[in-house]
Amino acid sequence: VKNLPHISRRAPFYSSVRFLSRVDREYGPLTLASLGSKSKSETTNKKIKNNLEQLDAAIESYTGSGKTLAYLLPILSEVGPLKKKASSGEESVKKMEIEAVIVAPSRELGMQIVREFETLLGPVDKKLVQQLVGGANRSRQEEALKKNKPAIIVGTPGRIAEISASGKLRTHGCRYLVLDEVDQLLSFNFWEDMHRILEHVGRRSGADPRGTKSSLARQGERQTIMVSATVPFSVIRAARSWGQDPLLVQTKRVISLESVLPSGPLNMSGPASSSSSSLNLQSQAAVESLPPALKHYYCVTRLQHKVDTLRKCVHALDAKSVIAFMNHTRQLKDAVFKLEARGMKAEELHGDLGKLARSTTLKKFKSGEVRVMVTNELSARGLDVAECDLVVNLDLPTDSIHYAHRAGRTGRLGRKGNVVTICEEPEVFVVKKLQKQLGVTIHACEFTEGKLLFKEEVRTLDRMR
Ligand SMILES: Nc1ncnc2c1ncn2[C@@H]1O[C@H](COP(=O)(O)OP(=O)(O)OP(=O)(O)O)[C@@H](O)[C@H]1O
Repeated sequence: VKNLPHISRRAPFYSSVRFLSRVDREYGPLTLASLGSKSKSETTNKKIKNNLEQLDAAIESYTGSGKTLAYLLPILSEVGPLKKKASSGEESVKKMEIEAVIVAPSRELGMQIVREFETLLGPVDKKLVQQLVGGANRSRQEEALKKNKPAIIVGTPGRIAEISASGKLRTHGCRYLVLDEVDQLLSFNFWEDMHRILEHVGRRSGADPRGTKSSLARQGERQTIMVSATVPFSVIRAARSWGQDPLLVQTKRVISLESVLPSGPLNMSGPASSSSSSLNLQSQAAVESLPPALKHYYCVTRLQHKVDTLRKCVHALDAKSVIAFMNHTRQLKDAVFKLEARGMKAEELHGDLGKLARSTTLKKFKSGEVRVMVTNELSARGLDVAECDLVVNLDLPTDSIHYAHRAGRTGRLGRKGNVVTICEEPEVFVVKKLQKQLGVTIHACEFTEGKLLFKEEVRTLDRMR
């Protein structure tokens, strides 16, 4: 970290990742007890002390708190040029081709992670990382794999599984498997590809029941790290089945999954179920998933006035960089057209666009050339645009988890941010429900005379007139 000046020790999630990281060895290993866990079982503490670097973990911390670096730094400290000489003599073991596989649900997120790696590695070592994202030329990716022999690959489930199935990706000796936005990766769409990845990347650490492992055997093991701002029960269940004594690592505490969850039957034969109990636990997963500095509002309007309300909202809050979410692709174009017609620079971003259009829009948005990016769920996960100061829900998100990920595109890394949900009168009860599930206050507001006014203020104004 001393050699990485742009990395701050004060970032919200930094403190709790120390235990996973050899980079921070100087602090010494942390234990469950020192992290304030309720579970202080002697055995678990001992295990944690002894196996810091080998533990499987689900990392859950609110959006924009720095979860990417939380897994990226420890991995680089083991496989990249930051690697410290191991004192155990295991250096002599043959270097494996691919040592870390990072899976992300969208091409945009995959590329963003690659860029973070490249920034840390610098121009000389950046070939240590290769992206295997969908939408890009597959044979070129395969050639690069052969030529560059990367130590780390970052990709989307479909492309990784595809190249793996063709025999051109050898990951059996892989030591780290990271599932970023794990709850989304467990969704039905990705299940087949994820199944292949989980089967073919390294060997899961739970595979050796005897617990006595030679250094060679240990090399063949895989540490599975699952990451999301929302870790619902489906993930907890999966984590328990994939890993050995997996931990749930949160900003302020570390919990052994085994000790805090009821042991139910494991269902690894299919995708995450959506039974009613899972749904309840899903809404629990949304609590504490949002950065505390975010401000939340909702504004009631008619369907045909939504885009105009969005425009008023952008002006009232003097927002410079806005992400507006809608649920249906075909309506995005219309919203963009209306905003542009009123002189507000806007563009659409969704999966139906070609890869070039997608990256051009994103580039323009990041550079500030586009003020409002109208998009769908594609941009809700992981997208990191520091300047984004306003998120607007032009359509209601499907549930509190979706709300959390959308809202989390603003207010990143301790910055200020506003989230405004523009809805129709009959939808207000959904907003109230979201408010309860998320544990935040969503204030009723209106945009009057270029200002955001709380509903009560509007009433007072009306009475005075
Ligand atoms: N310790 C740090 N010092 C400086 N910058 C940091 C630090 N940790 C994270 N960042 C920066 O903060 C931003 C947010 O981090 P990141 O994208 O990892 O958040 P996240 O927790 O994964 O969010 P999400 O849940 O939305 O994916 C990134 O631009 C990242 O580079």
